[in-house]
Amino acid sequence: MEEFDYVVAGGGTAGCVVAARLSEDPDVTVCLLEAGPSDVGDPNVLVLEDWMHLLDSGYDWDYPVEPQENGNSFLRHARAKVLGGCSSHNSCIAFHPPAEGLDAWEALGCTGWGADSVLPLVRRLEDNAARGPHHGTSGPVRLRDVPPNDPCGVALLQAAASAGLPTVQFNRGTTVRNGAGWFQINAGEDGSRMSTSHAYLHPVMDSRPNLTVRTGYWVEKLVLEPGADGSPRATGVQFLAPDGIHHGSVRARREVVLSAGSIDTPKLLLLSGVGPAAQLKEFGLDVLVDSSGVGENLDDHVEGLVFWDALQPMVTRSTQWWEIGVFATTEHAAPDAPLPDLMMHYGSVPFDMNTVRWGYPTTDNGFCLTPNVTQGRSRGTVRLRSRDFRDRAKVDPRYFTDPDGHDLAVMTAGIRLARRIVEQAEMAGWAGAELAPGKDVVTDDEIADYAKKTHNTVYHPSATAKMGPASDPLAVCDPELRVRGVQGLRIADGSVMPFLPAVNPNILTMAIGEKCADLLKAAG
Ligand SMILES: Cc1cc2nc3c(=O)[nH]c(=O)nc-3n(C[C@H](O)[C@H](O)[C@H](O)COP(=O)(O)OP(=O)(O)OC[C@H]3O[C@@H](n4cnc5c(N)ncnc54)[C@H](O)[C@@H]3O)c2cc1C
Repeated sequence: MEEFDYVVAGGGTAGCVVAARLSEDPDVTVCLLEAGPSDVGDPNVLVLEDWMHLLDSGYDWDYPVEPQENGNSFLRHARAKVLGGCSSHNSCIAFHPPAEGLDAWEALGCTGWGADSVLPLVRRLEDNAARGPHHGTSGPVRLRDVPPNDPCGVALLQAAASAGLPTVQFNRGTTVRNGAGWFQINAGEDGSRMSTSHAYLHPVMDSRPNLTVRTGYWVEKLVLEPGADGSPRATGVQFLAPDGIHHGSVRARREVVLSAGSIDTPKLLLLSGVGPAAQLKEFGLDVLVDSSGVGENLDDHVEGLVFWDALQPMVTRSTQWWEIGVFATTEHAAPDAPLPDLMMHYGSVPFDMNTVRWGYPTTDNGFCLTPNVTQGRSRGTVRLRSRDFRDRAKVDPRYFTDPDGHDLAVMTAGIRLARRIVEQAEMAGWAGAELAPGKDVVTDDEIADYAKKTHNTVYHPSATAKMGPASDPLAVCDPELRVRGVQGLRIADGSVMPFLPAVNPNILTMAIGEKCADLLKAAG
């Protein structure tokens, strides 16, 4: 059987970072296994402007959600199936994680994950066109400000300012609680996405004999064997080969890193016998580690929509069509809350995939604001559908189920705020009819009903194998990303977050990859 020092299962956002960083040492061998295809030279993936074509395409695992008690049961979670993972099919909105959120992680017992530890990793990974003490300029991932080329977007920012949300620049060292601005994106000046595969792996894949990147390899389970003290040790992974017929394994001399993302990482743990004992037994799986947090605590940014017909022609080219962000702190947040509780994206495109089925009108020439709840309190689950690795996991985000109704209240405030911005005089030349929810939806109850049936996700599922202190029974990993109860196994992806940052999490997920590589190098 082939043997490497490290085996990385899942060549996604964090997995590519881990593999690239570990293989910087020519004496260390690394094998990265990714179920999807390579993105090398593939314009479908690399041309950022076309990213929306990737939703529901062959590059997407495309997970349905379980029927939602209070939410949109038609929603589907896009998850990339391609080298680079979701960094290869997302919209490349690039946020430094807010310092206050990282410090809250540390306060929960995630030692080494405070702002002082993580923000230097962000500076290490970026080559930011903005200059200043908060920016790195020699990392692999290019970040730059979106140019203000969309006249409707320019008007929208003026309108937001009139509505009390001043124009700001993001990633400048302070957390924006109330303000709006053009995003930073992780993309080259030529419009190519700076996914982790493109930024970290492509430059070294052909020149490092110690780095083996295998695409089309679908990991079925971890290989866990009794270690020296009898407790399980991860010694490799078992996979289905690209021919879809043959099965094989690779061995890890030192450690296995699980980087399959927040849906497939808990699924692979469960299939390998690590998870809540009752669930494993239900599927006839041996219980190697009774770990009650595997697949629990699913956190996401739930997203609503206000959609207008445009009175003038909208732009026909864009960096990625969602170029502006608005942050606000609503009446539902504590007066001294360090983080905004509401964020919205401005899209210069029609976005009707959750409204048409309910009969709302649509247009080819429109724009939208999509409020999301940045610190949602509802928590969902990822569970096995069967013991067959080919069956999709059951993803149940349980949107809008928090007992105090916080998430729905913030969403309702967000829809009202979106309307208030677009009512300002600066948008008079752009805003035609409100297509969804429309002028007849007025009361809190009417807005909430609309939001529950038509909401989307910002596609940020996270925290399903969270790290935390030993005192937390749901903490699957310790703060060094080691899976409790299993030797030689770490997790590096969005599943380890204790909760989501109040911003889009892709850059933070890259930093998780950087941190995992540091921890592995230090462990030797
Ligand atoms: C449509 C979309 C738009 C988004 N836009 C943004 C944005 O603009 N900005 C932002 O900050 N965030 C954005 N996000 C979120 C962000 O991209 C993700 O949170 C982040 O990339 C997740 O990284 P990860 O390493 O946890 O998992 P992933 O990047 O999903 O990596 C997991 C990898 O593991 C592979 N894999 C899974 N199972 C197996 C298996 N059994 N065997 C082998 N390989 C396997 C997958 O194919 C994938 O490549 C977006 C997400 C989506 C889906």
